[in-house]
Amino acid sequence: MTETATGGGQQYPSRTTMPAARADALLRRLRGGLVVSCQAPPGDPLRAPAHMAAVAASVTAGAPVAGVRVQGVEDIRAVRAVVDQPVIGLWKDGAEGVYITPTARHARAVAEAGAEIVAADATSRPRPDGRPLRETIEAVHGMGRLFMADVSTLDEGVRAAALGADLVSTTLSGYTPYSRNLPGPDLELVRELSGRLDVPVCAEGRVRTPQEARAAVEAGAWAVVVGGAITAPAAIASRFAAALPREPAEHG
Ligand SMILES: CC(=O)N[C@H](C=O)[C@@H](O)[C@H](O)[C@H](O)COP(=O)(O)O
Repeated sequence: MTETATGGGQQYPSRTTMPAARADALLRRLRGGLVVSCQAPPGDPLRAPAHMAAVAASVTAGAPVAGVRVQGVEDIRAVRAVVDQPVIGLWKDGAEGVYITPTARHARAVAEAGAEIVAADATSRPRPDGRPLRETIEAVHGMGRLFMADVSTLDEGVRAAALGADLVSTTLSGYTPYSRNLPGPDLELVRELSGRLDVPVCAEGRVRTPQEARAAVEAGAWAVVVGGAITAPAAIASRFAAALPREPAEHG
């Protein structure tokens, strides 16, 4: 890619079969913007494709949102049908170890469902099928999509970019046993990654206020991904309830 979205015409080793002009336009659409992660945890009454599509449609209609991040093949299909913005898709399988789009098979299904960008765990932990991360990246690129590497440390981000990741996100900082475990976003990791890599770096994980989102961009983030602070009503209500002095009264 010449004159890339990352500026300076820097080269990076992406082998995506997405045409370069399209890849560049896609990344530019995200630049400086807010990506809203529309996900509901298992057991939550909002966990249904129609509900997530309504949440994604609501945030994109009512706010200048640059993109959405969506979990699960059915949710991706439902959201893709109602949203014009780029969709970053993933498939969470399990809840331990590598569970975000853990194999090339998961990645292909996410791409097929309509996500332009496929996000996957790019940590150095063993993957459930024992196959290398490179295989997942190649699968995504072979389907004409961009690959977002969810990492927890600087080294993992550097490795993912060298393998051809198109974006790197701080998603998993605090979620691996060896990464920093902060109450808020890992702005230091955003700073380190964006100082080191030629590909866009997204700030993701525990961004709870507009001020933190702004600080992430000032630390070098290309885009900021916010989930729970916008799309998890139970978590938002809990924060308010916890700040109030009394237990709720009994009904009746
Ligand atoms: C660790 C993990 O599985 N993160 C997931 C990745 O897709 C989502 O559960 C998060 O909601 C997302 O990263 C946004 O983060 P936050 O909800 O903190 O703004």
